[in-house]
Amino acid sequence: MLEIRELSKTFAPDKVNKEIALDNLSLTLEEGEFITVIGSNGAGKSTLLNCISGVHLPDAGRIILDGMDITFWPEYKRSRYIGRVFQDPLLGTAFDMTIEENLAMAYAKGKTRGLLPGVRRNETRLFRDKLAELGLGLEDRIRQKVGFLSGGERQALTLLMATIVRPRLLLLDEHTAALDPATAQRVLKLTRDIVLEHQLTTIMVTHNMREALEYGTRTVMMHNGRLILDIAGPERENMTVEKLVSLFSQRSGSGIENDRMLLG
Ligand SMILES: Nc1ncnc2c1ncn2[C@@H]1O[C@H](COP(=O)(O)OP(=O)(O)OP(=O)(O)O)[C@@H](O)[C@H]1O
Repeated sequence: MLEIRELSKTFAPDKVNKEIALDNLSLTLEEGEFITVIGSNGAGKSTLLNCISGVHLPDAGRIILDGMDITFWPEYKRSRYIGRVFQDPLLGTAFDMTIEENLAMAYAKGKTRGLLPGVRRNETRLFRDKLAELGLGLEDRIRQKVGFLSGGERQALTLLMATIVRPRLLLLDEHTAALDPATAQRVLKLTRDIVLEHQLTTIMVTHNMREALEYGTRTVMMHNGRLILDIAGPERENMTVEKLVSLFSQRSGSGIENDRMLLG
């Protein structure tokens, strides 16, 4: 359902400090696959998600979603099919609008209903039910401005907003990295529940090797803009963090400089 063919992206190509962020990277996702992506600092993980969502255009290669060549589509057009949650809880929601208004905006995605839709009465019930499923009590705070929510509450809300209209593809870019460990675990479990409930095809970038193996159905590892490991099935089930560290060193030809991959 998602096919990334020989994707390349270099930043500042004419400068001495040019950065090859993606180097001829190919990756295919089947419907319903939940991939976790791990890699060293600057490996190109965010650039990959940015090219898929349309924040950056690649220099070469193709991105095919559901048979549509979206490589050069503008970001707003892709957002009808792609939901995204960022690392920063301040992104993804409008802090000066209420929870309900934020959800109405997300729910209106892809529908022609004006820029700032009001909330319809039958939608309030739906939003309350959906919020109740998060188990954070947000259904009782539906008229409160999002700016008053904690980081974890905002990430849970952003996750709900990204999935309230079922996306064809869900992109999660270290969406729990800025949260305290207990809240991060809670949001990760919510993520798993939502992905399973809607059978969403998902790419989750994480800096944490244990999480990369614990969540999802397949794990890929990136280094210098390339994929250096791609595991699923029994190979992944039998994988440990220690083995993953050793495979990273073997395949990348370097040790792990990024402590976050081991800690966290
Ligand atoms: N907008 C940009 N302008 C210039 N260089 C960029 C830009 N975005 C990313 N890069 C560079 O491209 C390379 C890949 O960056 P990217 O953010 O994709 O890596 P990452 O794997 O997400 O890293 P991290 O885990 O450290 O966030 C890095 O060398 C980075 O400095």
